[in-house]
Amino acid sequence: MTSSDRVVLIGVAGDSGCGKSTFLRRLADLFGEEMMTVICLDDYHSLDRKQRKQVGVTALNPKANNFDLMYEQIKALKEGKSVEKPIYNHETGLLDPPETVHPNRIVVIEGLHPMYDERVRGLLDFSVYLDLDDEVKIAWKIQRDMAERGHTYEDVLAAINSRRPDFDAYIDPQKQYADVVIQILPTKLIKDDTERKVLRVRMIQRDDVEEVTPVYLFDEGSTIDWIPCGRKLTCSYPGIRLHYGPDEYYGHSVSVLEVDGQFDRLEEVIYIESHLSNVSSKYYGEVTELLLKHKEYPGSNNGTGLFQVLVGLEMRSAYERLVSSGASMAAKAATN
Ligand SMILES: Nc1ncnc2c1ncn2[C@@H]1O[C@H](COP(=O)(O)OP(=O)(O)OP(=O)(O)O)[C@@H](O)[C@H]1O
Ligand SMILES: O=C(CO)[C@H](O)[C@H](O)COP(=O)(O)O
Repeated sequence: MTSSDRVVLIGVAGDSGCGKSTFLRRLADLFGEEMMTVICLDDYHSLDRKQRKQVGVTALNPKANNFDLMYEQIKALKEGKSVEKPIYNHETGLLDPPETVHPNRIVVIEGLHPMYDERVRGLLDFSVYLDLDDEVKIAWKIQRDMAERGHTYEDVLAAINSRRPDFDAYIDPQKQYADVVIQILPTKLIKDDTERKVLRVRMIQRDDVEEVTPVYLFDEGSTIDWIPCGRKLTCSYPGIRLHYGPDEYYGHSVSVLEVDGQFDRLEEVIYIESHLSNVSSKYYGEVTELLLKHKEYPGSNNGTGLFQVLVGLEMRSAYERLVSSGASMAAKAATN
């Protein structure tokens, strides 16, 4: 990249275990690994694990994080300068020696606090908040931490409960600033579902920001309920239900698209795609193709995968717009 290239800054926020890594893998597919540098904001923990225990704060608490350094370094990267970024080591719970990070065309800051600090928030070109309902969070965390990390059910529950006050105070409020929120909830299609395998996922899209052109179903601004199951979409129990409509979210006008249920055959998502408008794809079928490319990613067969792809495409189009407006401004300046 040259010094005149525009660095586009993307924020991906959410609690640990809410699907940020999966979303980032989808973004890397769209932008290409070499175009994108991901910064995990855990690296700005100012207190290590032992110090947090001594002081009695969680990693979610602003007191355990260095927002001045975060702002300075993210600003520098956006200005095209390299930085010496600290590293938080999750294995040891200590801070490792810093590493040099060079600017890139797209810099993604992901973690607990991309939108917490007003100064950092002001640098973002596009932001998404992954909002995982508590019951689903517990189900996912239990599945991962018990299977992969040798934790017990009680460990997982205790960890979630000990984080809750700081989560509510410092992490959750950031969703009011996001351009798009992906909300992941228990299904309404099964009465008293305890498995949490079937999900109701909502994509809450700001109507009042330039970066977002909200995706809609059938008719922009109307309220629509759609059960697409039948001849063109195979649905086994409990089926699929889509909803679209205008709403208010933290005082902003938003457009909400919702998918409850899961797809039996991913290739049939093309039927849903053909009824969506304002999708920032380059060609008809790109959404379904992107889902099919990574069937193995968690959530590919439900609204989480579909909305991650739609938000990724929106980010790609925002990136292209920002870069081309930067290039035309530079060309104008050169001719003046
Ligand atoms: N859409 C999904 N559907 C079902 N399970 C999911 C989905 N997304 C993520 N998971 C589960 O949650 C776990 C955590 O996902 P992921 O690693 O993407 O989250 P994360 O926010 O990056 O977590 P961390 O910050 O702890 O690394 C996955 O291992 C998977 O078990
Ligand atoms: O919420 C988290 C972000 O991923 C971690 O819990 C936080 O970074 C602290 O890490 P560790 O538990 O490894 O000390």
